[in-house]
Amino acid sequence: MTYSELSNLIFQKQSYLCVGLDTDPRKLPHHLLTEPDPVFAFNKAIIDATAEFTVAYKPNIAFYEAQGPRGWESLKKTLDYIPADCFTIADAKRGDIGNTSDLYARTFFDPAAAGLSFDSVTVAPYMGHDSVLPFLAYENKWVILLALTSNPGSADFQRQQVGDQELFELVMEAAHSWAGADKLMFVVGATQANELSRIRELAPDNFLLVPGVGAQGGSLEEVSRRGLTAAGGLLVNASRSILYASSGLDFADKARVEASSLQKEMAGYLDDIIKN
Ligand SMILES: O=C(O)c1cc(=O)[nH]c(=O)n1[C@@H]1O[C@H](COP(=O)(O)O)[C@@H](O)[C@H]1O
Repeated sequence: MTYSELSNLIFQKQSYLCVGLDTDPRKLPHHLLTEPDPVFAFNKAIIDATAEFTVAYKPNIAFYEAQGPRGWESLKKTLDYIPADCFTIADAKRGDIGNTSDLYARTFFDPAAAGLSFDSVTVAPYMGHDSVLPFLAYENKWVILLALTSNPGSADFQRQQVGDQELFELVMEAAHSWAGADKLMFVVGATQANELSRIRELAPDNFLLVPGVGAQGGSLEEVSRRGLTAAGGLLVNASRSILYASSGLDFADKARVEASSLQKEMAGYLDDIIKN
């Protein structure tokens, strides 16, 4: 999916919601446990319930890898089931020496390798340019680089002063020489909304993947007011608050209500962008 396709999708669907498919087998509703593939059955129901309100899906790979070969099978079926008009993110947070990154990139981008063809993958930047470039070698694929993450530990390194900048700012500045906004997004936690105006100065055109609304307490309003651009420019992720809105027979209905309520709020902020 290209930059303008993603931007158009956001204004068409009036949504920049990304649903995080962090599907924990221990949290599945009991009635799904007799399904041949309970994780896929759950994801399928969640996708059916939320696709109308959603522009992106982000399976967090940890939840699938932890299940061994069964997990990879559930992941592949889930990816194949995501509607073609939704952007897909492999939240894998990879990055290693060049030849190893090359294989990670093949895993998530080249269907001839592991049967997966995501639109994008999350990448950790701390091994530097040669650890990121192999992911950028694929046409029509995106790198989503960790910049300022949502967790308390983000202060340990990302907020440290390096010369006259904080480390995450250095990362963002360097990354601009690796790829343009047509292939490169940054992760900024919703819990870091105070920093979003500064981040927008560093990355005026890049899409930002913003996780941390819902269970982590980030404010959709603050993120939207500071992060939205004329192209949309945001993908705001919610995982647990949607997936586990109910643990009963009505889990998909409750997920739909959560996704719909986030989308309605987003439509209001997008409207303000169009009017201004
Ligand atoms: O890269 C991410 O998606 C990510 C970055 C970050 O800074 N914080 C963060 O929570 N995430 C991911 O976003 C999801 C958040 O899930 P919830 O807190 O349940 O909405 C998880 O899959 C996290 O791994």
